[in-house]
Amino acid sequence: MDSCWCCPVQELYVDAFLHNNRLEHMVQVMSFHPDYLACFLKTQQYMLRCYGPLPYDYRHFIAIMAAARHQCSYLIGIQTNEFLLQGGDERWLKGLSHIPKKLQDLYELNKIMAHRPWLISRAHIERLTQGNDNWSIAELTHAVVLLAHFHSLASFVYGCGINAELDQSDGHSFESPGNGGGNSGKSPLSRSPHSLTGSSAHEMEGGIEVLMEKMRRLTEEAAAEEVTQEELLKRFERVETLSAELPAASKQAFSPKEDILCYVDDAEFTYQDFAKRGQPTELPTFRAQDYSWEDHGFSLANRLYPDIGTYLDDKFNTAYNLTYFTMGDNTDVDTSSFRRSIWNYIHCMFGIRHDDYDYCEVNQLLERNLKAYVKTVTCFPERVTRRDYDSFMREFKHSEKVHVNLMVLEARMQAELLYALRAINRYMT
Ligand SMILES: CC(C)C[C@H](N)C(=O)O
Repeated sequence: MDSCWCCPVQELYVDAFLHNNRLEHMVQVMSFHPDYLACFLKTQQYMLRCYGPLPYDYRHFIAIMAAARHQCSYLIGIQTNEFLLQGGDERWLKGLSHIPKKLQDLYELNKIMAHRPWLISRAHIERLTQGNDNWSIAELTHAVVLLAHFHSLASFVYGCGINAELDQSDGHSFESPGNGGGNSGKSPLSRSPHSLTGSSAHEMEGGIEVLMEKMRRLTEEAAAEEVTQEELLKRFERVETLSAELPAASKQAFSPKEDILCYVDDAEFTYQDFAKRGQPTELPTFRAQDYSWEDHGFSLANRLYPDIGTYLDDKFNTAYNLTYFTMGDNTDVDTSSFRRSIWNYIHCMFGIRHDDYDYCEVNQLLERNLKAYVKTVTCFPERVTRRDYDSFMREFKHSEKVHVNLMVLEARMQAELLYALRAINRYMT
């Protein structure tokens, strides 16, 4: 990798090693972006090993349950180790029917948050928090943060094609004949090519020059054009209808493997396209202005689980604002419109609308391959292939592709949390 071995990264590596007893591949990949990595490590350390109302074995088991929604054996493996190190009961690892009822009850929320968070209602929160030996609101907030963290982290792991750690079962193996690539041949990115987009003509869209020109033009036009609220709403609704149609998945290819199956219930419950959810006139839009992270989510999270709001806020802001003013080999570029369109596109897939934003920009700045990739990583991470990774933003550097994945991780996590926290808030008021 081309990041330099200077102090900040080295110090972060030492910290990560001391916390995790290993330097995970995922941490190494994140180190392309040291400012982000610093926030990530602090936050994860806090929610898993420091202050919080949930016992440690619960925290790691919730992580396992969350990662299993996307069949992410990489994260399941790491979290299983941690679970056992914390003295977790080995019987729980036999699967969902062997865990305490309290954790079983959380499964429905896990499932909905992972795939269709817009369905979370105050009734879900009520069911979990009432009765004997049930969830306290503080515990539930901790759980919700863990769930969102591990769902989104699974997106990152698949999106970057992170290989298994050497001590995991797929981690150290010989290359199979004819597989000349540098990884174990087991990682999702190295799976047989299954193209998102099919024709190679699409793969050649634009290029950096064209994209930069579009960004320049949009800035000029935006200054000149006055757009009404109704028109902005229409443009938002159009993003999804114009959005990348992903090919239907074959059931077999994506049904959970044997060792993961025990942590999965209702595997067929997956993401559903926003545009197909109801009548176009009554799309269940979530207006970011009505319940935003900055004005609502942040303070509620902090109140129910002290300091987590601050950690998350730092991490969201770092990911959202991260820039090196580069695009491939070009320097001094203002990339904010491009990055904003990626972030808002991710929110859009969850029905979250920022009503001061012109969604026209999403369709203009994000080429089809990029949209299809971002959509797959966000909604169906287990389906990403090496070919998908190679064919989006072809002229960009690996560090920039990882940068896009960080945005997916954070925007997705924020979207899940917004829905969950809004439901908690509704229950409490
Ligand atoms: C995702 C990338 C295009 C981001 C870009 N390299 C920047 O520094 O802002």
